[in-house]
Amino acid sequence: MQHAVSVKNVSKRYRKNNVLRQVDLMIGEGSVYGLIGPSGAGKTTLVKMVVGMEVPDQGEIHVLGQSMPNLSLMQRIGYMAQSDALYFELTGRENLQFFGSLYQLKTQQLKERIKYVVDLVNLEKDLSKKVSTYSGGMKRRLSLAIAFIQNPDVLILDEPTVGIDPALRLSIWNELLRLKNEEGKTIIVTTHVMDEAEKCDCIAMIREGAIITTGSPYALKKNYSANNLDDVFLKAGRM
Ligand SMILES: Nc1ncnc2c1ncn2[C@@H]1O[C@H](COP(=O)(O)OP(=O)(O)OP(=O)(O)O)[C@@H](O)[C@H]1O
Repeated sequence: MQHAVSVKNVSKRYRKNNVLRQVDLMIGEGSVYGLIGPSGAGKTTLVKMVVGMEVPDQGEIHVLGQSMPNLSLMQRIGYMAQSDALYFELTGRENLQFFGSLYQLKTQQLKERIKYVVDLVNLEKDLSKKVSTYSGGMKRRLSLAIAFIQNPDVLILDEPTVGIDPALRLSIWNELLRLKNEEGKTIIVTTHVMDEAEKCDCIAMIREGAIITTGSPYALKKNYSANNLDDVFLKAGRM
């Protein structure tokens, strides 16, 4: 399997705070990779570096064979941040048109992509409303739609389903798995939700900026003689 993302010996400090310590990750093309860890563990900092929004103090990151940060990869990486970066005075549709226009999509293509992403996050009936009138969950759904707009090869989603109801959460996960299986997309997801972590091909558990263990959910539970991933986290953290 080719590696879509490689993180080698990456460290990051903010003042005296060692936020990431010698992180190594290899993420296979066409896989769903979960980053799991408590609040403040360093997950967002790590994904921002993979996207190219932050630069490591030490180490190297490659995405699709190219060193990051790299502007020319923008088209191929979709990113959903934890905090919504939306234009509140524009409607949902205008936001999608604006972000879509940043990529080299032809008019018809953009129209088709908007239809697809709106369907994915179930926002059709609210598209003409200003984002300032959206609920928190609706903003999350619009942010998720924007991450998909240019049909990227690598999707990086920072807690994508927070504030989204269980039925839609399930259908989003089904679509993520379809994108992986049928279109070979690589998907990196940060989550606190262990049943979402179970859907990943591989997960890395992060605590205080360090990876404490990695593997498939099945292998991790087996190796740590654990009933669930919470239990794996506790056991791996003790070693
Ligand atoms: N720009 C910054 N300046 C200073 N400290 C920062 C900055 N960004 C993050 N940090 C610190 O880095 C640490 C890791 O934060 P990060 O957001 O990466 O964690 P996280 O695992 O994503 O947490 P959560 O699950 O709550 O989002 C925290 O202690 C945070 O306060």
